[in-house]
Amino acid sequence: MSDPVGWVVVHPAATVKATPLMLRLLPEQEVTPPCPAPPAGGRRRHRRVAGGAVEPRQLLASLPDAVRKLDPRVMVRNPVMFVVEVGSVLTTLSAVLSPSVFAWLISCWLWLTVVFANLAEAVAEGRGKAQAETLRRTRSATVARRLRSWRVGMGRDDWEEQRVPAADLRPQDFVVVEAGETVPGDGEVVEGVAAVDESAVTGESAPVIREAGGDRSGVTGGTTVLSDRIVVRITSRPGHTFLDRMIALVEGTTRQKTPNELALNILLACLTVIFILAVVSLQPMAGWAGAEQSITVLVALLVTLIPTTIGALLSAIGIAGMDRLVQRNVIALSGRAVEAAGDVNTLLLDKTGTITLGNRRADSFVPVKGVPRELLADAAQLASLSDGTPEGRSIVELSRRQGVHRDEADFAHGRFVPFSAQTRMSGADFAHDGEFCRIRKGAASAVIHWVVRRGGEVPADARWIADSIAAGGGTPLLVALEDQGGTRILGAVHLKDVVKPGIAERFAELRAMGIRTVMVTGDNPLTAKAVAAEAGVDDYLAEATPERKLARIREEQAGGNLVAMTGDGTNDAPALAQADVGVAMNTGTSAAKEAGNMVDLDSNPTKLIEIVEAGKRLLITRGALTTFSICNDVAKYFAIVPAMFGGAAGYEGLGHLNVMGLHSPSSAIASAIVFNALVIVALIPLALRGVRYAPSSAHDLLRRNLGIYGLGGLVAPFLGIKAIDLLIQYVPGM
Ligand SMILES: Nc1ncnc2c1ncn2[C@@H]1O[C@H](COP(=O)(O)OP(=O)(O)OP(=O)(O)O)[C@@H](O)[C@H]1O
Ligand SMILES: [K+]
Ligand SMILES: [Mg+2]
Repeated sequence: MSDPVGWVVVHPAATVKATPLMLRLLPEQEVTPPCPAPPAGGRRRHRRVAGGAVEPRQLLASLPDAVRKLDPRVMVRNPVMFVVEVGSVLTTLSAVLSPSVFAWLISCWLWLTVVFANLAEAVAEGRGKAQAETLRRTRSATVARRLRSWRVGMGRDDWEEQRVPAADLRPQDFVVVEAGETVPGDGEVVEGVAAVDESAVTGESAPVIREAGGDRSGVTGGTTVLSDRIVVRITSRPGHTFLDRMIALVEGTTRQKTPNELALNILLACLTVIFILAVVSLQPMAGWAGAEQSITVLVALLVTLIPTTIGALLSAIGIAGMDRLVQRNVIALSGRAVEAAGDVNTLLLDKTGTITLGNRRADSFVPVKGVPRELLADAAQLASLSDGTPEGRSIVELSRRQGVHRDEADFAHGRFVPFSAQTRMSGADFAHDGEFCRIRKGAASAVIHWVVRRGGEVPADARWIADSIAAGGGTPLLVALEDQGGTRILGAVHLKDVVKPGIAERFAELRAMGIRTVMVTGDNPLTAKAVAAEAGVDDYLAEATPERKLARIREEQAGGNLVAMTGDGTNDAPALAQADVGVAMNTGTSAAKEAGNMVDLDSNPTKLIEIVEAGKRLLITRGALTTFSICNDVAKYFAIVPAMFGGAAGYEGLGHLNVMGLHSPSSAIASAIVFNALVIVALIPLALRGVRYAPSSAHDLLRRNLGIYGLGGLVAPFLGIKAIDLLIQYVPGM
């Protein structure tokens, strides 16, 4: 056995095995960046029709669904429209009992009002249905190759393979997937590396690399393996896969009202109750004046006064908000997160895999003075033989290229020390001539601490080497050896990663939106500083363990900030769960994807720009249409009450207020009801498309909205009702 440096152990009975796959070299593998340069306008998905315009065909197609929603058990969830439905029943009964053109006209239009409201929701939901269909087909029966009693590092012949339907897979099952096969469920690659076509889920046709050990280990059921062979540990329960959740989401079946929406609903319900009381108490007064009103007139008056416009459109606005994100390839798992996104002012991002491509690879070995490069390469390789992380594999690869060849036979009676984000080190302990040897590699501060604690010394140039690698934006891993000769640092491995292209410009855009960006990384402060400068973030936090990432978010939140976090690693999961908006990269680990409340299928860290815009658009649209609705109803009161009571004895004064010169009391009331119904249909496109958001101060936005939607809401009824009245007066009996 070749032993260039004289300390290596050769023992036959290996307790730590490196599998052929783990050791397999990945010679200069072309890795498709998970995030190509994010183009300014965002990409269009082939799978999606661009949102926005509502075609009349869509309205017609959703009509049956709208009628189905008339079921009172469904309607009762929307108090305002439920009152209208009850009113429709009352006026219909009254029209049956004492028929008149007026009574039938009113009851028909009241029913139409309810149907139009349902139509808004049905159209919003209908847009997701086609997409859900495509996803369902993707999910269709796949046969899984399940491995029985399998462990990482087993030889290929040591397990039994069974073919089972994908639907039978349970968490913790292991399955093997080879080139050309469909991944049967969501999970984590535990062995191997493969190119995966995720277009079925993401709509993006460029293949992506999925590999064991690192932060790119997550795979999604329904995607296709294009090359090689991977072993996947299943993480999802049957019926709860990512595809299942996506289907439920685009269909709107799991959508829950957000707290904001609930609050608005309560406000609308209160307004409705107030108007019911007002209208009911009107009757005795009217009776006293000898102008007793029919049930039809009272119901009609009530419906024009209660906030039907926003009541009808509220749910469609919420669905459309989620849908807008789906169109941008973001799967929002909670509506609350979408709303929170509209107010986010701090964005935390992790570095590796989010700001950088995450394909951190060993570039060179830099030994300290007096240590031969081969010794460093040899030690680094031995410490990495069983290190399944991309960093570990790339070290094995680099040292092989430099002529160091160890295999499992060289590594006996040993214990592999896996990498963890807490220790920021990995390595191996093994026996050598009856004596113990340890090798560690890892973050400079962690390795130096380890060496000092074990009584070793740190050569002066070790720190210097680490710092100069870090200052250039690289990640230094110091390698230390402990044997008979003591504990000492041999040198450093220079890991290189690349900042995703185009990211600095996008961060500048975030700054313009008033959002501060903070990079949080497990890496050392010098590397963090260099990468932070290159990426153009406002602030950074280095040497962050999962706990410190979490603590940083809590601090920001305690300071009154609404925080978004984007990350991909298992070490990001706690922070993703704590953030108000937690966006997991689709390339990331399943822990990250479980923890966040959004998944970005494009794994583009600057997607937050679009997420924030979508959130703001949702909030602004809801605000604008609420303003419009309430102003509208107030105006209707002044438009029709004079016309209604102008004829009553003693109320002639009111007749003078009939400034609009409406034809007759009944045509005034009918016109108001028709107008009230048509406004809903007219606003469906706006509710779905959303009110455009242009970056500006909250004050400007408010003024603009009050100007357009408040004033518009006040004026529209006068024009609309007058126009309708001009037509309706020709209806006989008006
Ligand atoms: N396989 C490994 N063996 C030993 N040390 C490693 C290994 N991988 C990473 N390290 C060291 O541990 C540090 C922390 O890693 P961690 O994954 O927590 O953060 P990171 O990936 O550098 O940054 P981020 O949190 O932005 O993803 C790294 O900066 C590196 O110095
Ligand atoms: K109304
Ligand atoms: Mg990481």
